[in-house]
Amino acid sequence: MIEGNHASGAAGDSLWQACIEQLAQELPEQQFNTWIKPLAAQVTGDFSKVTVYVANRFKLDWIRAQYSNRIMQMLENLYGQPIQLELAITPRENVARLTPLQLAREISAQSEPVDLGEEISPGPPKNRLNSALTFSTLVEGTANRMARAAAMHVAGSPGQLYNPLFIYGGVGLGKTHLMHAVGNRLLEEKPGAKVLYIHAEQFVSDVVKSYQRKTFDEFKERYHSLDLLLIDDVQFFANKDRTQEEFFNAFEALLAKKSHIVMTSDTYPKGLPDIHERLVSRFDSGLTVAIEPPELEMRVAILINKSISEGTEMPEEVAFFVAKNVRSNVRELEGALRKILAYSRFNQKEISIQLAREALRDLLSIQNRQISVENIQKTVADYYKIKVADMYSKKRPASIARPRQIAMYLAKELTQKSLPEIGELFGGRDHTTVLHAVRKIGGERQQLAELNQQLHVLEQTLKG
Ligand SMILES: Nc1ncnc2c1ncn2[C@@H]1O[C@H](COP(=O)(O)OP(=O)(O)OP(=O)(O)O)[C@@H](O)[C@H]1O
Repeated sequence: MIEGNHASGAAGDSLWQACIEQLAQELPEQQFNTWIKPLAAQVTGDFSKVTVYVANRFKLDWIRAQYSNRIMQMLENLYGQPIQLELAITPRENVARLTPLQLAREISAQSEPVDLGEEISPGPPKNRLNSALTFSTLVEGTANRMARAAAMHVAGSPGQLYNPLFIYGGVGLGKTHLMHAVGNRLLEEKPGAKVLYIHAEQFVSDVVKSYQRKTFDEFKERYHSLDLLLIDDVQFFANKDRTQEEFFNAFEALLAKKSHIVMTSDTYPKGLPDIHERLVSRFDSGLTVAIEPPELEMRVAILINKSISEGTEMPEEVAFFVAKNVRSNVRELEGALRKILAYSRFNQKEISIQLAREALRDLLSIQNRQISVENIQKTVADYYKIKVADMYSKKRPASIARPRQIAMYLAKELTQKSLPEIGELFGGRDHTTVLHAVRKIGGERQQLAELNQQLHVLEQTLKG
């Protein structure tokens, strides 16, 4: 069967994934999620032809008109040879049935289409766990230490402390991974436990279907009998009243019987818009922990671990180069790694910094265009080992004032911001302060080789 975002064979898979990752960088998120993410592909053994499967005729026409040239260009760039691209309709179409008003309302509030084709079968549900997402494949760092420790505790002693466990953080930081790890660990220790991982959107879809088919008893039986419910991205419950009510009921039933609930979201409970107060206070009643973006060393460790698990060792200097340039989240880091591996395989070249630079050129050039003052402040603060907060503070010791002036100079040099705008971003300073810094550092740069060298390193780091 063809599945979303997968291609046949490991090498075909890498090629297609690399292409998808590249599109994810290029396109606005909404566009990518709507049109590209659901695509599946099959690549012939000799890579001469890629068949992309699309759900229906309408989508097929749209993909052909809007994206097929770009997809083909990317595949050819990645593979280094001409590729024939074919678009086809997915053989077994998952088409939603006609929907009553209630269904339409719930769905119209969705930011992405609900997959109505998939369904939890009545009786004991499939647990939907991905067995590859375990604690042992999750790299630990300061960014996720607390969330990981809490999750391990829950997996070891469910129904006791930290119930519910609410994990929040930005996209691609490992929240879903951590939830699967809890489920997998619990099942290792108690194979008979009833565990379910579900994305909040699928829960919405289940509520809607139960409503439509009048099968609420089965719905309750399914959810209320679990030992561990892992529910991802609960921010999707926003504005869905009926779903929130059903989730509230499930929540109360599960807690009453000491079953455990683990939830994730993109923000902390009180920051969730359009979720009923009583639910928000339930979310916050156990333990709420954040996952932060991974720090440099953690990013390096993730790259090295993942490359080993892909059967190729990435030299440490290359991992540092990539980790320095791909900072936002682990998903992007994985995307960068896939591109490098695919590029090295297709071109039959060893992995080196030069190769990584070539493989990631699109991504790096996007970043070049987007150097922000915040990024400059963070990079300069890291480099001179001061706190980022010192960039905005009123402190005057030279050990702080000088890096701050350097950051102002780089902000003027590398961004389009005006002097007053830069002053504002440095704790509301006057534009004359910024001008003074720009002139001073610019002048000294001509005289002092050491400063010039430091600025050069900073510029290279910022530009990738
Ligand atoms: N610390 C880590 N060690 C190893 N892999 C990680 C780590 N954190 C995240 N990943 C990997 O990064 C990818 C994205 O992680 P995941 O899907 O769990 O993110 P998420 O926080 O749930 O994002 P979203 O909110 O977009 O769903 C996954 O492939 C996951 O395995």
